Amino acid sequence: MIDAHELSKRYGRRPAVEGLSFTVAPGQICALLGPNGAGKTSTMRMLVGLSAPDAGSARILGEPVCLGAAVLRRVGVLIDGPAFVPHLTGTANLRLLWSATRRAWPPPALDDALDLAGLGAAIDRKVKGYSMGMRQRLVLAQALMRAPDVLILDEPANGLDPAEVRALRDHLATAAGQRAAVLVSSHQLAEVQQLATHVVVMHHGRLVTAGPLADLLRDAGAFRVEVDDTAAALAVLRGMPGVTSVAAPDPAAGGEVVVTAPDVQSSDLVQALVTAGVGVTSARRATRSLEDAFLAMTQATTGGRDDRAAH
Ligand SMILES: Nc1ncnc2c1ncn2[C@@H]1O[C@H](COP(=O)(O)OP(=O)(O)OP(=O)(O)O)[C@@H](O)[C@H]1O
Repeated sequence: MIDAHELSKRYGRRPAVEGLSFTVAPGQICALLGPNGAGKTSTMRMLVGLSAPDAGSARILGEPVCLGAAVLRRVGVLIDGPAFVPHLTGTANLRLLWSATRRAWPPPALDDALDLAGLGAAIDRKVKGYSMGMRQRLVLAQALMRAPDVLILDEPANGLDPAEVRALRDHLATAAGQRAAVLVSSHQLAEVQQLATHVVVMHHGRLVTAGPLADLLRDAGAFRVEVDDTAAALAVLRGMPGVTSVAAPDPAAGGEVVVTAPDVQSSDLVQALVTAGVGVTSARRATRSLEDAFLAMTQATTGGRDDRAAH
């Protein structure tokens, strides 16, 4: 379990995080989202004891977090990337980082982590010759090799190619399947939509929303209904109490109407249509993309692109 409670952080007079609370339970993959400068990295740094909150508290697996806290041995962390020693090999760097845990080499999930890193023979070459993507994969290997109960990863897909992104997604899903609590920040919303079970959206350091991804994607009160006669369906639904709008997005393609009716059950819509002689193939809740949901939430509260300028 990851527990952020009323976390606040200022840099000078400027607040970076303000009263932020959320939890990530075992088995959840939670995406921490927000525009540039929203406070995601600052939040993650507080969650793993790399910086002390000005107010509020962070707990991991029920234990309070501070720099060097024993519970952090159970956390795989990717924030800013560790400083690799360039003239040492990939393996030697992993051993060096592992030695800080004072546990015997090899770490429990070394083979899986190396599989994901996919560095092959390059793992025994000096890190100074690694490409950016290779370094990122080594960073991931160090976070994952300890078979952590908690993963906190700041933009882990940076510098990875599509196959590597997919391998990372599979690996995180496996970790969550084994009851790890996973917190991942990202700007890749299409990727997040495939990966996350939950989302925390922040903006200007504050919480905008937190909850299951499916709830965020549900377009409140909207249904998509497939019918055999669009014109007749529009006429029936327009006359129905509780229906606030009806549209046929693409009449040429035929078949589908989008109905907004927050207080009406889909079964009532179907019954009204069928009673009027309109054939109904399916009726389902409308969803929107994570990108649409994210932009609607963050642009509604933004004062423009000041975050980017300030960053
Ligand atoms: N060490 C620091 N000193 C001063 N200001 C900082 C420091 N770290 C972050 N900030 C400021 O705090 C705010 C939040 O930054 P943070 O890096 O947490 O945001 P972020 O959401 O991770 O952004 P990005 O998506 O660009 O990585 C920004 O205004 C940033 O400029």
